[in-house]
Amino acid sequence: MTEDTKALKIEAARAALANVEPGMKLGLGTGSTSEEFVRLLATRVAEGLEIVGVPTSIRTETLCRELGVPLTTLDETPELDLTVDGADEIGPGLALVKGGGGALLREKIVAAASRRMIVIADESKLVEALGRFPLPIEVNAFGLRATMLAIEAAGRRFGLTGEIRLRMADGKPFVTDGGHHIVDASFGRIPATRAFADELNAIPGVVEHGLFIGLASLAILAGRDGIRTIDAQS
Ligand SMILES: O=C[C@H](O)[C@H](O)[C@H](O)COP(=O)(O)O
Repeated sequence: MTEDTKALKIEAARAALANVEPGMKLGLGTGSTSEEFVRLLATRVAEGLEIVGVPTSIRTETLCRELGVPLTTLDETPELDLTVDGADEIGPGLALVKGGGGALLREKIVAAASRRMIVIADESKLVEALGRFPLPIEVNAFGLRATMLAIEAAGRRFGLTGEIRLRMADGKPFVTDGGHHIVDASFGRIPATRAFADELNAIPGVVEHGLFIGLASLAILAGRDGIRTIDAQS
């Protein structure tokens, strides 16, 4: 990541912080952009802002503990006011691709439990159609090959082809916080996003996928010309 990109992520995170009010219950996303948000939030907490957060990954939880951001769990606090999270792609209607960092399952559960989700990113994440970024799909380890074949077949029914690859880390299959694996599907442009999301959900070995549809209400994008916001309704 260049210094410029990092600076843009910080600007997007700073703009999102303006939406945080005292007493809020927050969902805290995962990834390099969310990390900037957590860092800025921690500064406000140190100054006296009272909030409580639900982290979407062990990585975010660890950072929050290091920085002194008060945490709760979704079991203790099942209804949240606002989730702030990054994305790998932001498409029309604020449909997102997420999961590049492997946190998509907890991220989706937390976003769905929130009244609002604000997605923060540098402007390079904005796309005309989702699919340039390989779609992360979280799968159960049991029957992995059969699930990958079923994903491939689902893709074909939608005219989507391309490599479907098991994500690796240190020579072994990557393991999510939930104990599952991730398959990255390089389908390219995904036109019927909602229908394809339903198709993936119908595969038994698919735990969750990285298509986030109808969850984000606002995008805050930072670019060289400043901050741009996109409302899901617009
Ligand atoms: O699993 C990871 C998350 O979905 C991230 O929000 C996404 O990958 C974007 O991460 P970053 O802000 O590092 O680009």
